[in-house]
Amino acid sequence: MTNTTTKVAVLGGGSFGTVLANLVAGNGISCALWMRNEQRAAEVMNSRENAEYFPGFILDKRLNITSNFDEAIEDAELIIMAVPSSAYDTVCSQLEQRISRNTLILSTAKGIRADGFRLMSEVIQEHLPHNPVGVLSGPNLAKEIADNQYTATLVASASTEVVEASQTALASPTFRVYAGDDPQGAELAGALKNIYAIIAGITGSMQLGQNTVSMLITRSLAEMCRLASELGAEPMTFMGLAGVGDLFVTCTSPLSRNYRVGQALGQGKTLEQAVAEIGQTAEGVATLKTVYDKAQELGVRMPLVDGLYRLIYEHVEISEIITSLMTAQQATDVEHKVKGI
Ligand SMILES: NC(=O)C1=CN([C@@H]2O[C@H](COP(=O)(O)OP(=O)(O)OC[C@H]3O[C@@H](n4cnc5c(N)ncnc54)[C@H](OP(=O)(O)O)[C@@H]3O)[C@@H](O)[C@H]2O)C=CC1
Ligand SMILES: O=C(CO)COP(=O)(O)O
Repeated sequence: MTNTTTKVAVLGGGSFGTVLANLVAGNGISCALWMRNEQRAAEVMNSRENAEYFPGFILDKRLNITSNFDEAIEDAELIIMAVPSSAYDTVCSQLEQRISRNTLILSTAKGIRADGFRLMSEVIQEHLPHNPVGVLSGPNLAKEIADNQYTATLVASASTEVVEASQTALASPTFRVYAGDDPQGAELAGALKNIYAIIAGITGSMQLGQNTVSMLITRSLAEMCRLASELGAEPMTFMGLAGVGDLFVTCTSPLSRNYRVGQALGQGKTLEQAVAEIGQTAEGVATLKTVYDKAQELGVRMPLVDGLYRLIYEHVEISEIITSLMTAQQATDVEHKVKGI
């Protein structure tokens, strides 16, 4: 698929799937948005509005919304995965035997499967080993994309075809798609930043100063790079849209669901209450435990991850965690530095 794209399927009709599918349809490319719930798909198709996720956002009239999986993926040259990471195995297994080896797949979920620390592109390849796969990641609050705020994203893939097809399908005068060649870094960055967005939400609810916010964001970046480079990703990826770009937006905007989970925790709510209150996907909650375990296994120093883990799972007081973070023995050498930053 190049400049003559004929059909795209977007799987998952939540916040992100809805805005991405609308971008594709807005480019005059045939696009089907698959939603699992038959009644809701019919309602959205008829009303041209996904009232549960985006009340008031009128969808392009050319967008086809369906709960029929086979109809959605039929003849699609590019399939955009927009379900949460917890649903990837289920949805990818539905694609097995149904699509050709040439069908391009673009992954947009920002999570990591705990079993085997599997990135979403790895889950896709387990089910569809022959299909070219790419990863979309960047500072992409769905609501702002829907509002046509100027936005940029990164599509990283070993396949030029996937990058080109994604650019053709998604790029618009308000949505710019950059190309990247480190899908592992882009994917890790997108998943890891959700943990720090939760921490930022907690600090947001405590009305701490801008020095604190800045310290948090930059030290988060250092932690993310440390783990990612240990896992083989390219640290410089973290200097771009998928890294510092996405970290910044999710650590500063209440439009981020992960940030809002943090705000609720900071107001004294339990994790269960916080998650229930948001009612949408907040990947950082599951990613925290997965990353904590991985860091322990690899011996990677991640004090902010440790702090959030102690707060949520060991019920340590936040004041105690802050004190221990601020007074921890300081390194006098540069062993914790990551080459490139
Ligand atoms: N929203 C955003 O701003 C951005 C989100 N992302 C990432 O995109 C991914 C999806 O998030 P988002 O759209 O925001 O999440 P939402 O919670 O808004 O929506 C999730 C969607 O996935 C559907 N879904 C859940 N489980 C399944 C399943 N087993 N089979 C089929 N459909 C399923 C839900 O269906 P139902 O409505 O029936 O429950 C819903 O339509 C996440 O990994 C997120 O990190 C990335 C960038 C930006
Ligand atoms: O990833 C996002 C923006 O880039 C969306 O963040 P949340 O999943 O926290 O809403």
